[in-house]
Amino acid sequence: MSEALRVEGISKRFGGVEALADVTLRLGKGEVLGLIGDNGAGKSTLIKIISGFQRPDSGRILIDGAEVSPRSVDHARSLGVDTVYQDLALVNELSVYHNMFLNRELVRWPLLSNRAMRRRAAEHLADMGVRIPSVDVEVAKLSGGQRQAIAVARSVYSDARILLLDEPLAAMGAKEGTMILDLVRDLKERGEVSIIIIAHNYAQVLDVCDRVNLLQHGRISFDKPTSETSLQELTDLVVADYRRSRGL
Ligand SMILES: Nc1ncnc2c1ncn2[C@@H]1O[C@H](COP(=O)(O)OP(=O)(O)OP(=O)(O)O)[C@@H](O)[C@H]1O
Repeated sequence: MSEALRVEGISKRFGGVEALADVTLRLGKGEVLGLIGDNGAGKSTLIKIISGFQRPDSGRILIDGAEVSPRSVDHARSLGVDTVYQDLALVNELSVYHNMFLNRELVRWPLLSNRAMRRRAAEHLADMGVRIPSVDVEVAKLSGGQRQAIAVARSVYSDARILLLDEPLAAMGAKEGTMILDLVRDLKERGEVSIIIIAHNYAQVLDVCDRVNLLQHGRISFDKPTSETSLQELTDLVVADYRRSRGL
C-alpha cells in the first residue's frame, strides 16, 4: 500500500518530559489507523505535530512521499491534513451550514452566496449520511455526536486527504458513537481519505481500524493489522505496561 503519511524519527521534549522519542509511523493511502496508549503516552502531541500546531525537536514528516514542515494548522490544512479535536472548533451560536464553511469559505469559495452555502452543506451532509434536522439549526441545539459528525464532514469537505481524529468517541453515547464509526467506515469505503484515530475504546478500534499502533512513553511499541490482534492482546499490553511503570 502506498503511503499517504509517514513520520520518521520524531522527538519532542517539554522541559524534562520526553513526550515523543524517535517516533516513526506510517499511514497507508485510504487506511484507518488506530493510535492507542495510556494517558500521557504522547498521542495528542504526535497529532499536534502532524497538524502543524506544534513543531517537533527533530524528525521528518512526509506526505505522499514528499517532505513537509507544517508551520501552522492552516499550513497543514493546505497540505491536505485536517484535524478534528474533541473541542471541535465549531461555533455553537451559528447554524450548521455556516459552520461548514467557517474559516474555509474565503479560501475555497470566495463567491458563494448564503443560499449556495446552505445547499452545498445540505448536499454534502446527506451524501455523507449525516442526519440532522436541518442545516439552519444552531449547532448548540445538536447532540455531541451530531456536532462531531459535522466537524468530520467539514474536514472532508475542505479537501482533507489526511484526517486526524483526536478522541472522536470520548464522552459519547452508544448511538452517537455508532454514527461517527459509520461515518469513518463510509470514508474508508470511498478510499479517498486516510485517517488516524486516537481512541481509548479498543473494541471500537478493532471494529473500524485497519491497523493499530500503541504508543507507550513516547515510543511506538506495537504495530499490527487489527486482523492479527485482539481485544485481549491490546488490553494485556496496556495493563502490563501500567503495572511495570508503577512497580506493581
Ligand atoms: N505543552 C506542554 N507542556 C508541557 N508538557 C506537555 C505539554 N504537552 C504535553 N506535555 C506532556 O507530554 C506528555 C505527553 O502528553 P500528551 O498529551 O501527548 O499525551 P496523550 O497520550 O495524548 O495523553 P491523554 O490520553 O491523557 O490525552 C505528558 O507527560 C504531558 O504532560
